[in-house]
Amino acid sequence: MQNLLQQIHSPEDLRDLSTNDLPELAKELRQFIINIVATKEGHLGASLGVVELTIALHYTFNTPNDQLIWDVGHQAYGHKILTGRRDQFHTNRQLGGISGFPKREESEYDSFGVGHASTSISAALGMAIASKIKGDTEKQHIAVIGDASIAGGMAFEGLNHAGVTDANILVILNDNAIGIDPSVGALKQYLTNVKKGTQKRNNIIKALNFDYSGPIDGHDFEALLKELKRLKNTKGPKFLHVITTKGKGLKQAEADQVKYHAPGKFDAKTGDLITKAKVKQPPKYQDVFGHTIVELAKTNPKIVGITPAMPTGSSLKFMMEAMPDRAFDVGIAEQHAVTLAAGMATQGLIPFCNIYSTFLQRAYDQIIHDVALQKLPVIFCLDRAGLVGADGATHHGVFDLSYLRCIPNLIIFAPRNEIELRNIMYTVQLELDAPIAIRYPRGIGVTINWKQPFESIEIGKGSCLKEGQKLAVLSIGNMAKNVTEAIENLEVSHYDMRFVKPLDETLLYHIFKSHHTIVTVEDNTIKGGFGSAILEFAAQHSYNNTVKVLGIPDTFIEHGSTAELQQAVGLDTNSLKALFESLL
Ligand SMILES: Cc1ncc(C[n+]2csc(CCOP(=O)(O)OP(=O)(O)O)c2C)c(N)n1
Ligand SMILES: CC(=O)[C@@H](O)[C@H](O)COP(=O)(O)O
Ligand SMILES: [Mg+2]
Repeated sequence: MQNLLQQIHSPEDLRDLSTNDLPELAKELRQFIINIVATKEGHLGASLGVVELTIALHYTFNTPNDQLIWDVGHQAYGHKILTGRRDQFHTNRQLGGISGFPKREESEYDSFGVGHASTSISAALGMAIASKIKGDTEKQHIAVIGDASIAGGMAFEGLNHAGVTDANILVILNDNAIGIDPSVGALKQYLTNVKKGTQKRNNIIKALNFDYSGPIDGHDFEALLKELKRLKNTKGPKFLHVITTKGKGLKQAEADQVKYHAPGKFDAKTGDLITKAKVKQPPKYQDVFGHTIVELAKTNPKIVGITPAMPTGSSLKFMMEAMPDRAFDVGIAEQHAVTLAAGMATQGLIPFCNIYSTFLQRAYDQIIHDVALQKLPVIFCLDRAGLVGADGATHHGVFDLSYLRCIPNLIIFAPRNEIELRNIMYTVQLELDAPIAIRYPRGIGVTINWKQPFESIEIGKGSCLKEGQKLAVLSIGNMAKNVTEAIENLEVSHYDMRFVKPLDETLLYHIFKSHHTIVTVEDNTIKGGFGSAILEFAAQHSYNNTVKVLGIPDTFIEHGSTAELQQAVGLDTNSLKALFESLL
């Protein structure tokens, strides 16, 4: 029976509880999270790990006046439930429901919108400096950041700045020794030594002028409340090191922390994963990348693989297992990943730098200044391009074609299926004199028998999938699937342009001469993307065919299943079919 949790409508109710009630509340909150995530899916382990910390923070601090910022925000389910969203929590990450991440417009308790890592310290410091300027000396600003996220460059930049201010900022390091995959790097080793007590004297956080305390047990209310109370009454930059267990309270989630980061559906009672019936399905694009790079690297010793903290998500883990000396997880460090690849390329290595489309946004200048300007043949594999579904606005990879297309020297390719992904990977490791971005979507593709013998792809060459009349549909990447289905019974031409840059101009001359109307289809923002490239081509060559550009509208797309979101923006098969019919 859930009793205490039902009484909490806001942190004010929580603050009315006696400290003796808090362990029972933690138990109920944990079970509530488990029950809902078991059926609705989402991030599990991180929120389970900070249940006590979440309660202790809202209990001690005067939220929402005191500003609480969760780094990444995938651990904030408890925070959402305690701050008035308990009854909406079953809609978490669903279309029209609450977001899986803190979001300012959703609640006054969500002080800062998040989803990408390593932002919390800078944001909290900004708020703390603002409070100071406004003369509010009592207000507290708290950043809760994980051990993997604190290794991100911006977190260091924030610490470096905070240490020379007298701003009221409290950084809480939630150290569970794991990100999505095990944390990496020298900082991780340092934190392990701190926990073992072998690094007492050379504390790097103290050296940066923080009031450092810890490490303390993040599941022990007594220790948490005592220390948070002290810190609440301490001015200036403070740093509390808290040790927690990711997945705490669910046996399987503690035992397999990687799988239970976001486990999909599971049995809330036993914790066992609910596995789908084994029907043969096409592979996930990420696995095609992961297996193909291993296959290629076996014969090409120059190939190296790089991932910033996503070995499982990108499937680079296969290469890390098979060739640990040639595959690198560099932690949450997208900027470093890109320039590391650039450095390797200068020395004749062939770096495959695999980054989710949305996270590559973090390394924009590195792509321009360190890679493209020097025309270094780095192979960017952009996973999770297009609409990604339930992670929503922070994670959709819908800007890459636009932000990459304007960069000189960069080739941009989008495979329409797994075989094309394999073949382009094969092609570019044979010979490449410029950087290339290969963007592909989240999830499964379309080809069951994907492991076909390699074939080279001619750079800049599109292909005709169907010849029709009057109307030509030009798709890029996996949008070919919906288009193919939509035109099944229509006399419409379909071209898979494959390359957004360079465009296949020979093919375009033919298309513009032989069709009256051209429709472009992409799962990228309409502004500046593939369709814009076709419009530029038309203008440059004074074609006055009707050109209609379909893609993501100029607004942030929220969460929902990918199918629902495609429908919402008119990119699903039925919407496309209706549109094509109206143009015939
Ligand atoms: C810039 C960026 N890169 C990568 C990710 C993907 N990502 C989400 S959570 C996570 C691991 C976070 O680990 P940690 O900070 O230790 O928090 P924990 O999950 O352990 O609570 C990663 C790599 C991201 N959200 N943002
Ligand atoms: C919070 C975060 O950024 C990741 O956990 C992300 O949700 C992973 O996305 P995939 O599920 O597509 O790997
Ligand atoms: Mg962690």
